[in-house]
Amino acid sequence: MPTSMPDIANHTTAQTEGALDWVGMSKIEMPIMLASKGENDRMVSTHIDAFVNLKDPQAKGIHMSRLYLILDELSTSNTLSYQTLVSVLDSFVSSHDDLSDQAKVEFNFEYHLRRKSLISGKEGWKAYPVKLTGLLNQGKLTIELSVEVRYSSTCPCSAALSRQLIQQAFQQKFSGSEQVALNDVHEWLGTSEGIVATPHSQRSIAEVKVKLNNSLNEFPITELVNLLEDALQTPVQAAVKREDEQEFARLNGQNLMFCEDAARRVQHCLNQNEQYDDFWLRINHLESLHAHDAVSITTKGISGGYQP
Ligand SMILES: Nc1nc2c(ncn2[C@@H]2O[C@H](COP(=O)(O)OP(=O)(O)OP(=O)(O)O)[C@@H](O)[C@H]2O)c(=O)[nH]1
Repeated sequence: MPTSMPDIANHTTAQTEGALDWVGMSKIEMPIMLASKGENDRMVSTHIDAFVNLKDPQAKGIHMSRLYLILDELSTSNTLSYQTLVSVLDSFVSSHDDLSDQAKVEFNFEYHLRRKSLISGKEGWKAYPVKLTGLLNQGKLTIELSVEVRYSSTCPCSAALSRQLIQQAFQQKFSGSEQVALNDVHEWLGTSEGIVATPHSQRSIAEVKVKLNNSLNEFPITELVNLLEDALQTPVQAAVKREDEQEFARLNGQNLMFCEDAARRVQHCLNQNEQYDDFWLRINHLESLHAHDAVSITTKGISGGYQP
Protein backbone atom coordinates (compact mmCIF):
# COMPACT_ATOMS: atom_id res chain seq x y z
CA MET A 1 0.00 0.00 0.00
CA PRO A 2 1.43 3.49 -0.82
CA THR A 3 2.57 5.09 2.47
CA SER A 4 1.20 8.48 1.44
CA MET A 5 -2.44 7.44 1.59
CA PRO A 6 -4.38 9.36 4.24
CA ASP A 7 -5.81 7.16 7.02
CA ILE A 8 -8.70 9.08 8.51
CA ALA A 9 -9.81 6.34 10.93
CA ASN A 10 -6.35 6.11 12.53
CA HIS A 11 -4.96 9.60 12.30
CA THR A 12 -7.78 11.98 13.07
CA THR A 13 -10.02 12.40 16.08
CA ALA A 14 -13.77 12.80 16.29
CA GLN A 15 -15.12 16.30 15.59
CA THR A 16 -17.68 15.72 18.32
CA GLU A 17 -16.74 13.16 20.96
CA GLY A 18 -18.93 10.29 22.04
CA ALA A 19 -18.93 6.52 22.55
CA LEU A 20 -21.29 4.62 20.21
CA ASP A 21 -23.26 1.42 20.87
CA TRP A 22 -22.94 -0.10 17.39
CA VAL A 23 -21.04 0.85 14.26
CA GLY A 24 -20.67 -1.38 11.24
CA MET A 25 -22.29 -2.48 8.01
CA SER A 26 -25.74 -3.67 7.07
CA LYS A 27 -26.92 -6.01 4.30
CA ILE A 28 -23.50 -7.28 3.21
CA GLU A 29 -24.19 -9.77 0.41
CA MET A 30 -22.28 -13.04 0.70
CA PRO A 31 -22.74 -16.69 -0.11
CA ILE A 32 -22.04 -18.69 3.07
CA MET A 33 -21.59 -22.43 3.52
CA LEU A 34 -23.86 -23.26 6.45
CA ALA A 35 -23.73 -26.20 8.87
CA SER A 36 -27.14 -26.96 10.38
CA LYS A 37 -28.00 -29.84 12.70
CA GLY A 38 -29.19 -32.93 10.85
CA GLU A 39 -28.65 -31.42 7.36
CA ASN A 40 -25.81 -31.55 4.84
CA ASP A 41 -23.71 -28.39 4.78
CA ARG A 42 -25.01 -26.13 2.04
CA MET A 43 -24.51 -22.73 0.49
CA VAL A 44 -27.03 -20.05 1.46
CA SER A 45 -27.29 -16.56 0.04
CA THR A 46 -26.98 -14.23 3.03
CA HIS A 47 -27.37 -10.60 3.92
CA ILE A 48 -25.10 -9.92 6.87
CA ASP A 49 -25.13 -7.13 9.45
CA ALA A 50 -21.78 -6.71 11.21
CA PHE A 51 -21.12 -4.38 14.13
CA VAL A 52 -18.71 -3.49 16.91
CA ASN A 53 -19.14 -0.82 19.55
CA LEU A 54 -16.95 2.28 19.52
CA LYS A 55 -15.97 2.72 23.14
CA ASP A 56 -13.32 5.39 22.59
CA PRO A 57 -15.20 8.70 22.45
CA GLN A 58 -12.33 10.40 20.62
CA ALA A 59 -11.61 7.77 17.95
CA LYS A 60 -12.71 8.87 14.49
CA GLY A 61 -14.21 5.55 13.48
CA ILE A 62 -14.01 1.79 13.37
CA HIS A 63 -12.26 -0.17 10.60
CA MET A 64 -15.09 -1.39 8.41
CA SER A 65 -12.77 -3.24 6.05
CA ARG A 66 -11.53 -5.49 8.87
CA LEU A 67 -15.05 -6.67 9.67
CA TYR A 68 -15.77 -7.20 5.98
CA LEU A 69 -12.60 -9.22 5.41
CA ILE A 70 -13.24 -11.46 8.43
CA LEU A 71 -16.63 -12.28 6.90
CA ASP A 72 -15.12 -12.73 3.45
CA GLU A 73 -12.71 -15.30 4.85
CA LEU A 74 -15.65 -17.15 6.41
CA SER A 75 -17.42 -17.05 3.05
CA THR A 76 -14.51 -18.24 0.93
CA SER A 77 -12.58 -20.61 3.22
CA ASN A 78 -14.87 -21.82 5.98
CA THR A 79 -18.31 -23.02 7.03
CA LEU A 80 -20.67 -21.11 9.31
CA SER A 81 -21.19 -23.23 12.43
CA TYR A 82 -21.68 -22.45 16.08
CA GLN A 83 -17.87 -22.46 16.54
CA THR A 84 -17.04 -20.26 13.54
CA LEU A 85 -19.77 -17.79 14.52
CA VAL A 86 -18.04 -17.42 17.90
CA SER A 87 -14.66 -17.01 16.11
CA VAL A 88 -16.09 -14.26 13.89
CA LEU A 89 -17.23 -12.35 16.97
CA ASP A 90 -13.84 -12.82 18.66
CA SER A 91 -12.07 -11.60 15.53
CA PHE A 92 -14.35 -8.54 15.27
CA VAL A 93 -13.29 -7.51 18.79
CA SER A 94 -9.61 -8.48 18.49
CA SER A 95 -9.31 -6.55 15.19
CA HIS A 96 -10.43 -3.45 17.08
CA ASP A 97 -8.44 -3.88 20.32
CA ASP A 98 -8.53 -0.34 21.69
CA LEU A 99 -11.79 0.65 20.10
CA SER A 100 -14.31 -2.11 20.86
CA ASP A 101 -15.24 -4.71 23.45
CA GLN A 102 -18.57 -5.75 21.93
CA ALA A 103 -19.46 -7.38 18.62
CA LYS A 104 -22.66 -8.38 16.85
CA VAL A 105 -23.22 -10.28 13.64
CA GLU A 106 -26.52 -11.25 11.97
CA PHE A 107 -26.83 -13.65 9.06
CA ASN A 108 -30.16 -13.36 7.22
CA PHE A 109 -31.03 -15.97 4.64
CA GLU A 110 -33.70 -18.34 3.35
CA TYR A 111 -33.24 -21.97 4.30
CA HIS A 112 -34.94 -24.49 2.01
CA LEU A 113 -36.27 -27.73 3.44
CA ARG A 114 -37.89 -30.71 1.70
CA ARG A 115 -41.40 -31.11 3.12
CA LYS A 116 -43.62 -34.16 2.73
CA SER A 117 -47.21 -33.81 1.56
CA LEU A 118 -49.92 -34.79 4.06
CA ILE A 119 -51.21 -37.99 2.42
CA SER A 120 -49.98 -38.54 -1.15
CA GLY A 121 -46.31 -39.17 -0.34
CA LYS A 122 -45.12 -36.36 -2.64
CA GLU A 123 -42.41 -33.92 -1.57
CA GLY A 124 -41.62 -30.28 -2.28
CA TRP A 125 -39.42 -27.37 -1.20
CA LYS A 126 -40.30 -24.75 1.34
CA ALA A 127 -38.15 -21.70 2.04
CA TYR A 128 -37.95 -20.53 5.64
CA PRO A 129 -36.63 -17.05 6.49
CA VAL A 130 -33.87 -17.58 9.07
CA LYS A 131 -31.71 -15.22 11.08
CA LEU A 132 -28.65 -16.34 13.07
CA THR A 133 -27.38 -13.70 15.47
CA GLY A 134 -24.24 -13.71 17.58
CA LEU A 135 -23.55 -11.16 20.27
CA LEU A 136 -20.35 -10.82 22.28
CA ASN A 137 -20.56 -8.36 25.13
CA GLN A 138 -17.37 -8.10 27.21
CA GLY A 139 -16.79 -11.83 26.91
CA LYS A 140 -20.45 -12.83 27.39
CA LEU A 141 -21.76 -14.75 24.40
CA THR A 142 -25.37 -14.91 23.17
CA ILE A 143 -26.41 -16.90 20.11
CA GLU A 144 -29.94 -16.55 18.76
CA LEU A 145 -31.84 -18.37 16.06
CA SER A 146 -34.94 -16.77 14.49
CA VAL A 147 -37.25 -18.46 12.02
CA GLU A 148 -40.55 -17.67 10.34
CA VAL A 149 -43.13 -20.36 9.74
CA ARG A 150 -46.19 -19.77 7.57
CA TYR A 151 -49.41 -21.59 8.29
CA SER A 152 -53.15 -21.40 7.85
CA SER A 153 -55.50 -20.38 10.66
CA THR A 154 -59.25 -20.84 10.51
CA CYS A 155 -61.32 -18.54 12.70
CA PRO A 156 -63.12 -20.43 15.52
CA CYS A 157 -65.82 -17.74 15.72
CA SER A 158 -66.49 -17.89 12.01
CA ALA A 159 -66.61 -21.71 12.22
CA ALA A 160 -69.29 -21.57 14.96
CA LEU A 161 -71.32 -19.01 12.98
CA SER A 162 -71.09 -21.17 9.86
CA ARG A 163 -72.23 -24.26 11.79
CA GLN A 164 -75.27 -22.30 12.98
CA LEU A 165 -76.19 -21.38 9.40
CA ILE A 166 -75.81 -25.04 8.38
CA GLN A 167 -78.13 -26.08 11.22
CA GLN A 168 -80.70 -23.47 10.13
CA ALA A 169 -80.50 -24.66 6.53
CA PHE A 170 -81.00 -28.25 7.71
CA GLN A 171 -84.06 -27.25 9.69
CA GLN A 172 -85.54 -25.41 6.73
CA LYS A 173 -84.90 -28.32 4.40
CA PHE A 174 -86.22 -31.16 6.60
CA SER A 175 -88.54 -29.48 9.15
CA GLY A 176 -91.81 -30.74 7.57
CA SER A 177 -90.86 -34.43 7.72
CA GLU A 178 -91.58 -36.75 10.68
CA GLN A 179 -88.66 -38.97 9.78
CA VAL A 180 -85.55 -38.13 7.77
CA ALA A 181 -83.97 -40.71 5.47
CA LEU A 182 -80.23 -41.19 6.04
CA ASN A 183 -79.56 -41.15 2.31
CA ASP A 184 -81.43 -37.87 1.80
CA VAL A 185 -79.38 -36.16 4.52
CA HIS A 186 -76.18 -37.68 3.18
CA GLU A 187 -76.93 -36.41 -0.31
CA TRP A 188 -78.01 -32.97 0.90
CA LEU A 189 -74.83 -32.56 2.97
CA GLY A 190 -72.85 -33.06 -0.23
CA THR A 191 -74.45 -30.02 -1.91
CA SER A 192 -73.55 -26.36 -1.59
CA GLU A 193 -77.05 -25.81 -0.07
CA GLY A 194 -76.06 -28.27 2.68
CA ILE A 195 -72.78 -26.56 3.53
CA VAL A 196 -74.26 -23.10 3.15
CA ALA A 197 -71.41 -21.24 4.86
CA THR A 198 -67.67 -21.75 5.27
CA PRO A 199 -65.48 -20.14 7.94
CA HIS A 200 -62.72 -17.79 6.80
CA SER A 201 -59.06 -18.78 7.07
CA GLN A 202 -55.95 -16.71 6.73
CA ARG A 203 -52.32 -17.03 5.73
CA SER A 204 -50.54 -16.69 9.08
CA ILE A 205 -46.93 -16.20 10.12
CA ALA A 206 -45.26 -17.30 13.35
CA GLU A 207 -42.06 -15.33 13.96
CA VAL A 208 -39.96 -17.03 16.63
CA LYS A 209 -36.64 -16.11 18.18
CA VAL A 210 -34.83 -18.48 20.58
CA LYS A 211 -31.70 -18.02 22.65
CA LEU A 212 -29.58 -21.15 22.20
CA ASN A 213 -28.29 -22.86 25.31
CA ASN A 214 -24.49 -22.70 25.69
CA SER A 215 -24.28 -26.50 25.65
CA LEU A 216 -25.51 -26.52 22.02
CA ASN A 217 -22.86 -26.53 19.33
CA GLU A 218 -25.08 -26.86 16.26
CA PHE A 219 -27.84 -24.68 14.84
CA PRO A 220 -31.13 -26.57 15.30
CA ILE A 221 -32.89 -24.92 12.34
CA THR A 222 -34.83 -27.97 11.12
CA GLU A 223 -35.71 -29.00 14.68
CA LEU A 224 -37.16 -25.58 15.47
CA VAL A 225 -39.16 -25.48 12.22
CA ASN A 226 -40.52 -28.98 12.94
CA LEU A 227 -41.41 -28.05 16.50
CA LEU A 228 -43.37 -24.98 15.36
CA GLU A 229 -45.16 -26.76 12.52
CA ASP A 230 -46.10 -29.65 14.83
CA ALA A 231 -47.45 -27.16 17.36
CA LEU A 232 -49.53 -25.29 14.78
CA GLN A 233 -50.62 -28.35 12.73
CA THR A 234 -51.57 -26.37 9.62
CA PRO A 235 -48.31 -25.27 7.94
CA VAL A 236 -48.63 -24.14 4.33
CA GLN A 237 -47.92 -27.01 1.98
CA ALA A 238 -45.51 -27.58 -0.91
CA ALA A 239 -46.64 -30.43 -3.21
CA VAL A 240 -50.43 -30.87 -2.99
CA LYS A 241 -52.65 -33.51 -4.62
CA ARG A 242 -56.42 -33.60 -3.93
CA GLU A 243 -56.05 -36.07 -1.05
CA ASP A 244 -53.54 -33.69 0.54
CA GLU A 245 -55.90 -30.76 0.09
CA GLN A 246 -58.72 -32.70 1.74
CA GLU A 247 -56.47 -33.58 4.68
CA PHE A 248 -55.46 -29.90 4.92
CA ALA A 249 -59.17 -28.98 5.12
CA ARG A 250 -59.63 -31.55 7.90
CA LEU A 251 -56.60 -30.26 9.81
CA ASN A 252 -57.88 -26.69 9.49
CA GLY A 253 -61.28 -27.79 10.82
CA GLN A 254 -59.67 -29.63 13.74
CA ASN A 255 -57.28 -26.79 14.61
CA LEU A 256 -59.43 -23.66 14.69
CA MET A 257 -57.24 -20.84 15.96
CA PHE A 258 -57.40 -17.26 17.09
CA CYS A 259 -53.98 -15.63 17.21
CA GLU A 260 -54.09 -16.18 20.99
CA ASP A 261 -54.53 -19.94 20.49
CA ALA A 262 -51.60 -20.11 18.09
CA ALA A 263 -49.35 -18.11 20.46
CA ARG A 264 -50.23 -20.40 23.38
CA ARG A 265 -49.52 -23.54 21.35
CA VAL A 266 -46.09 -22.26 20.38
CA GLN A 267 -45.41 -20.91 23.87
CA HIS A 268 -46.26 -24.30 25.39
CA CYS A 269 -43.92 -26.22 23.05
CA LEU A 270 -41.03 -23.80 23.53
CA ASN A 271 -41.45 -23.90 27.31
CA GLN A 272 -41.04 -27.70 27.17
CA ASN A 273 -37.76 -27.46 25.25
CA GLU A 274 -34.62 -27.15 27.33
CA GLN A 275 -32.36 -26.20 24.43
CA TYR A 276 -33.80 -22.71 24.46
CA ASP A 277 -32.81 -20.48 27.37
CA ASP A 278 -35.31 -17.84 26.32
CA PHE A 279 -37.77 -17.18 23.52
CA TRP A 280 -39.76 -14.40 21.93
CA LEU A 281 -42.64 -15.00 19.54
CA ARG A 282 -45.00 -12.96 17.44
CA ILE A 283 -48.03 -14.48 15.78
CA ASN A 284 -49.47 -12.64 12.78
CA HIS A 285 -52.85 -13.63 11.37
CA LEU A 286 -53.15 -11.77 8.07
CA GLU A 287 -56.90 -11.53 8.36
CA SER A 288 -59.26 -12.24 5.51
CA LEU A 289 -62.22 -10.81 7.45
CA HIS A 290 -60.36 -7.54 8.08
CA ALA A 291 -57.83 -5.49 6.15
CA HIS A 292 -55.68 -5.40 9.31
CA ASP A 293 -53.84 -8.25 11.06
CA ALA A 294 -54.53 -10.01 14.36
CA VAL A 295 -51.30 -10.22 16.37
CA SER A 296 -50.12 -11.78 19.64
CA ILE A 297 -46.67 -11.48 21.17
CA THR A 298 -45.12 -13.21 24.14
CA THR A 299 -41.81 -14.29 25.67
CA LYS A 300 -40.60 -16.95 28.09
CA GLY A 301 -40.93 -14.26 30.74
CA ILE A 302 -37.60 -14.70 32.50
CA SER A 303 -36.05 -11.85 34.43
CA GLY A 304 -33.56 -9.94 32.27
CA GLY A 305 -34.73 -11.87 29.20
CA TYR A 306 -36.53 -10.88 26.01
CA GLN A 307 -39.02 -8.05 26.26
CA PRO A 308 -42.34 -8.41 24.42
N1 LIG B 1 -15.41 4.10 9.91
C1 LIG B 1 -16.11 4.33 8.77
N2 LIG B 1 -15.57 3.96 7.58
C2 LIG B 1 -16.30 4.16 6.45
C3 LIG B 1 -17.61 4.74 6.51
N3 LIG B 1 -18.11 4.79 5.25
C4 LIG B 1 -17.15 4.29 4.43
N4 LIG B 1 -16.04 3.91 5.15
C5 LIG B 1 -14.82 3.42 4.52
O1 LIG B 1 -14.37 2.14 4.93
C6 LIG B 1 -13.07 2.02 4.40
C7 LIG B 1 -12.26 1.06 5.19
O2 LIG B 1 -11.81 1.61 6.38
P1 LIG B 1 -10.61 0.92 7.19
O3 LIG B 1 -11.03 -0.40 7.62
O4 LIG B 1 -10.17 1.85 8.28
O5 LIG B 1 -9.54 0.79 6.00
P2 LIG B 1 -7.97 0.74 6.05
O6 LIG B 1 -7.46 1.93 6.82
O7 LIG B 1 -7.50 0.55 4.66
O8 LIG B 1 -7.73 -0.59 6.88
P3 LIG B 1 -6.73 -0.81 8.11
O9 LIG B 1 -5.38 -0.54 7.61
O10 LIG B 1 -7.01 -2.24 8.51
O11 LIG B 1 -7.16 0.19 9.18
C8 LIG B 1 -12.48 3.43 4.39
O12 LIG B 1 -12.14 3.70 3.05
C9 LIG B 1 -13.62 4.30 4.85
O13 LIG B 1 -13.73 5.50 4.17
C10 LIG B 1 -18.14 5.14 7.75
O14 LIG B 1 -19.27 5.65 7.87
N5 LIG B 1 -17.34 4.91 8.86
